[in-house]
Amino acid sequence: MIRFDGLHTFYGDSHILHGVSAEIPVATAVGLLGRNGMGKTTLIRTLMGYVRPAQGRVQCDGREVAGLPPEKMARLGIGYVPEGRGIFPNLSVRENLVMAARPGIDGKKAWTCERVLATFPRLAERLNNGGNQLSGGEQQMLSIGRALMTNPRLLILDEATEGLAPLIVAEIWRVIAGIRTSGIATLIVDRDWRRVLAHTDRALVMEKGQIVLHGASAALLADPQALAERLGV
Ligand SMILES: Nc1ncnc2c1ncn2[C@@H]1O[C@H](COP(=O)(O)OP(=O)(O)OP(=O)(O)O)[C@@H](O)[C@H]1O
Repeated sequence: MIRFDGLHTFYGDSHILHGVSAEIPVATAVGLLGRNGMGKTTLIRTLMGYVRPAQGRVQCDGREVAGLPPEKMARLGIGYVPEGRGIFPNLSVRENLVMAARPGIDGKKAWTCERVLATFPRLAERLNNGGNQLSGGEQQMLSIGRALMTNPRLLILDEATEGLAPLIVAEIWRVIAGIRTSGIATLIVDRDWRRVLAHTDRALVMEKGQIVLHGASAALLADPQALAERLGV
């Protein structure tokens, strides 16, 4: 569905991505692993059009999309849950969800407000609360809910469980598993590499702006030694 090839991205003079290539096939869950500062978020920001690559290609369904702005990428069916959440603090839970609503690229509205609330019962209890009145976990759920309301074909989750209590973390992984079985492709960044591998089909490991290891998640999980070296665990 999305393929990127030879991506080089800079922040000013800092060369961050050094020729990154990979693909996310339709309905496939892909994990993106790597220590802090290795370029995972920069890769996502490059794919989403927040940063323009200096070199390289991004293709969506075979069409060149590198450099398209984030709203155009969203229209192609890519939902993004950024690190740090990105909800509207002054709008209620309901307003946050309704504002994001959009049919999918196939014209269908598989994800509705009702379905998001059934998925996250905690949000149903907070429907009229402002975004700024939610706990960190609820804000994260709302952020995922907003992305689902766009009926994406690919959902990108960057550190969706960071800083949350274990019970909430477990709840979010349960939802991620449900999203996977519903046929939405995912690109998942999370510090918990075991859970990332357990919830994905394939995984990419980044080091210093390059993909240094990739393979089937089950195979990486079965032989964690190579991974441990790359991740420093
Ligand atoms: N806006 C920016 N301007 C300049 N340098 C940046 C900017 N954002 C990130 N960097 C640098 O780019 C490198 C890659 O950062 P990035 O956030 O992509 O890494 P990451 O693998 O996602 O790590 P983390 O888990 O810490 O977010 C780091 O050295 C970081 O300091």
